[in-house]
Amino acid sequence: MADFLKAIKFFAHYFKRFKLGLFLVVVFTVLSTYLQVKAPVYMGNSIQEMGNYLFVKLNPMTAAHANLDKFHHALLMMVAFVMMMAVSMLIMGIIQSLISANSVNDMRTGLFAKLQRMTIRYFDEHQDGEILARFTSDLDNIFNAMNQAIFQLFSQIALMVGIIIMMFQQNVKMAWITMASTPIALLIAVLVIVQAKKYVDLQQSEVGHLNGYINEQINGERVIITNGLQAESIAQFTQHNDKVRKATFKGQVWSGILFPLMSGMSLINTAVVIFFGGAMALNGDLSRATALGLIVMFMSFSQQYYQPITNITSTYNMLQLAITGAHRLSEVFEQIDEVSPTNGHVLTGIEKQVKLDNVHFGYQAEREILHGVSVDVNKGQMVALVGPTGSGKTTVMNLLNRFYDVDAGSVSFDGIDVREMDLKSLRDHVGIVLQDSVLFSGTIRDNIVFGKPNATDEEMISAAKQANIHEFIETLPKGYETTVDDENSVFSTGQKQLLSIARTILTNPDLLILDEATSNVDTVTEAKIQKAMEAVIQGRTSFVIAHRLKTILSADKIVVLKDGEVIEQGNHQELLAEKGFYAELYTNQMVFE
Ligand SMILES: Nc1ncnc2c1ncn2[C@@H]1O[C@H](COP(=O)(O)OP(=O)(O)OP(=O)(O)O)[C@@H](O)[C@H]1O
Repeated sequence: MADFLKAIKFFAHYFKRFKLGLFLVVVFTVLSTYLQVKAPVYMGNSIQEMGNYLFVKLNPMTAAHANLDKFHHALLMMVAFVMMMAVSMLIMGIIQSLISANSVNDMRTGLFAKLQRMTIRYFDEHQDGEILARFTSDLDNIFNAMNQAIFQLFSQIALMVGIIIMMFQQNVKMAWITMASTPIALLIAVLVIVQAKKYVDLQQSEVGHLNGYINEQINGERVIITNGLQAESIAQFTQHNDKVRKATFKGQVWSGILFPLMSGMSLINTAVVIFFGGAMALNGDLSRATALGLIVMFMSFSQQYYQPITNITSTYNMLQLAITGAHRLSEVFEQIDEVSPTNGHVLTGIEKQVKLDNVHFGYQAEREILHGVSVDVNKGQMVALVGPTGSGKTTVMNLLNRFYDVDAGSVSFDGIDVREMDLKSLRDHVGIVLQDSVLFSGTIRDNIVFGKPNATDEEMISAAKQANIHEFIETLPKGYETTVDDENSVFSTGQKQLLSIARTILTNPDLLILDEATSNVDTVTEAKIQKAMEAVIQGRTSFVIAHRLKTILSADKIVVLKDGEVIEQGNHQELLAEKGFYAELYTNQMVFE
């Protein structure tokens, strides 16, 4: 029920913009319903008039007075009503399609814009596939339901009400006879829907597991190939896939059963209507022509009467999927946005120092990761963060750029807490080179000028030269115009990081955060990265997460983190002299290199 209410709120929000369209849909729904339920009346009337005509015509006494005027009139009215109904439904269909396409478009745009406003926490806590599914299956389900079920739900309910009213207007007894089987039909519909829902829910959850498995296997393909585990991977896939097949089969059988069942019920009902109509004619309750007309009219009513029940029940799955989709999209929209303080301090540069003061932080409330970390760096100096894996180096970096907020203590630039700073100005002055550098689709040029689209060619090339990647780019046939997803120019991790360094150099940040690439870097590229890092760090306030201690020998300060605490601080010589954790780490690394 909560899902349902949330879905109503969600759709109401997106339909708000289409008030006129919705008003027209209501008008045309009422109109086409009226036309649809009135057409059988004229059908009945034309049969009745034909009957009357035949009785008069076949009687020699009255044959001369027989004429077909009334029959023609009734027939004409029937054709006119059916044609008007078709036109009205066509117009309604067009308006509905316009509303569906535009509102789904609004949802997609809104969703994407929402993602851009969201905190890093959301992206850290959700898998890419899960986020992507909001744009694909959830929006598709909503669109399909809007096109084929949501509007239809209203028009079908209107049709049912219209038919009931019309039937009682025409003949109360026949109306009760037509409706007598309703409780049985509803009971069957509810029973089938309950079963169908059970398996459709199961199908959705099994598809979720299957997608999760595929996602994981694609990400881990390297490990699978390395360990020769392809057969095992396929075997597990087959198990997941088989569960999906079974649930899909049962779901389809149960939801597919409804249509033939309801069609059968409708036919039986028509037979009952003919039987009772015939009985009324034979009993002499009604004239034969009237009874004949009534039978034809109620045959049509009977078929129409079952149409809404059949349509609503057979689109129930679609509605259910749309409700789930709306619920899942609402969940995204309810996520908190990244907040920038109103009238926050606009950072224009670093004058003195960047400081972490007694910072306590945990990603989850119950698990603190940093326990009172204090680090400061003076303008133009370089601080290196070292420590074992999981010690909290990346976490410190996340706090400097305000990806997350501290639980206690503070992060400040020239004494101003980052929480009081205008977020955009903070991010404008902080440059980050991530360990796993990201390249966006487009050319090498696009990727380097990403943060400064109006950069001149000279600026771009100068950045690439400082990042030690210019020579490599020149060896490519298309140089800076090479597209990064070109299969002939697959970039190594090191080359990607060099491009990323060039991108950062171009934005000329006041504070640089650099997470050194550790994996897949050959010694030549490693030397290039080191030179590029030196160039970018030169005279710039920087935090470097170093994995190779060689890189940071010249750092102004080395901060050793262990289990979320600073255990040593000083320059290389001082730390070696301390003969502590750093000295041991350094000696061990030098032995291996
Ligand atoms: N998004 C997150 N949500 C929850 N816990 C996290 C998250 N990111 C990191 N952690 C946890 O925080 C701790 C510190 O991780 P962090 O990435 O800062 O370490 P690190 O020193 O940078 O490690 P590495 O050298 O392996 O990159 C780890 O125990 C990790 O499990």
